[in-house]
Amino acid sequence: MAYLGTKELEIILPNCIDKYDKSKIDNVAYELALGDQVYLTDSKNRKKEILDDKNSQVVIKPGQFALLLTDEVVTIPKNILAFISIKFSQKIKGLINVSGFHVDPGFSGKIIFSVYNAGPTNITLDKGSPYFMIWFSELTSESTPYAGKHKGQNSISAGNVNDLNGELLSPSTLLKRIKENEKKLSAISVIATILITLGSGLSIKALSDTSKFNEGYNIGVKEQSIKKNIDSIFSKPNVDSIISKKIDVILKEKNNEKK
Ligand SMILES: O=c1ccn([C@H]2C[C@H](O)[C@@H](COP(=O)(O)OP(=O)(O)OP(=O)(O)O)O2)c(=O)[nH]1
Repeated sequence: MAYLGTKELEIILPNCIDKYDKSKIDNVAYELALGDQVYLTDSKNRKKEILDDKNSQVVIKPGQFALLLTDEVVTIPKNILAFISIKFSQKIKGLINVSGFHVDPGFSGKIIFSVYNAGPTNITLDKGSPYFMIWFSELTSESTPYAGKHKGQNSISAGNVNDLNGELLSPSTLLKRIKENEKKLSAISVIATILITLGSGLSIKALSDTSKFNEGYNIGVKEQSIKKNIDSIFSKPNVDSIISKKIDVILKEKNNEKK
């Protein structure tokens, strides 16, 4: 098994790449471009995006997963095994090729790359730009041609999209949620501080009111007992009777004196 060099690539690739362009041979690799279909896991409507002249860019946010379809249909001869990868210029930003790295002998179709943005910033890709590479390696003998489920693939299927359904919590989404919760917590702690301050103020007032009440109550009780004593002194029946008796005695004496 030997990797094909530039000369061999120029010979076999016109039959292997539908939109063959000699200028896309990069040393011993051939550059593949981003086609017209992508699927982003943070897509709101859970549908793939169609790229065209008006909508020709895709933005993969940090922590997001995406499916990218190549522009070219690749047809691999039975005596060739091909290897695929993402170009270093995108890898250096943090774009990782999660999917497989080979194309089987006898495969024909567009390649779907499943990628993950492990970098700290958005990665923007343009339709038609070369982000992928493919190398060709000659086998020592012909292989049984590939006849699996990806044979003839030329789009991102509903099945591909469904396989990726479900909330993907990227590190940036988690960080956002943590920050939101921190904000909520600090608002709650401000409210709690205000309530505690108000509560303790009210408690202090209630305590002082209680002691004033007790003081007032005691004064009232004392006043009442003094009043009762005075009343009891002045309401004693013997005081009146003694006084009236004295008055009677004095009047009688006065009358006797007159007689
Ligand atoms: O990232 C990749 C890797 C592979 N392929 C294509 C080329 C390859 O020849 C074919 C099958 O690859 P593989 O055998 O790894 O996939 P599978 O899901 O196991 O398919 P199958 O059950 O048909 O073997 O899919 C892609 O489109 N993208």
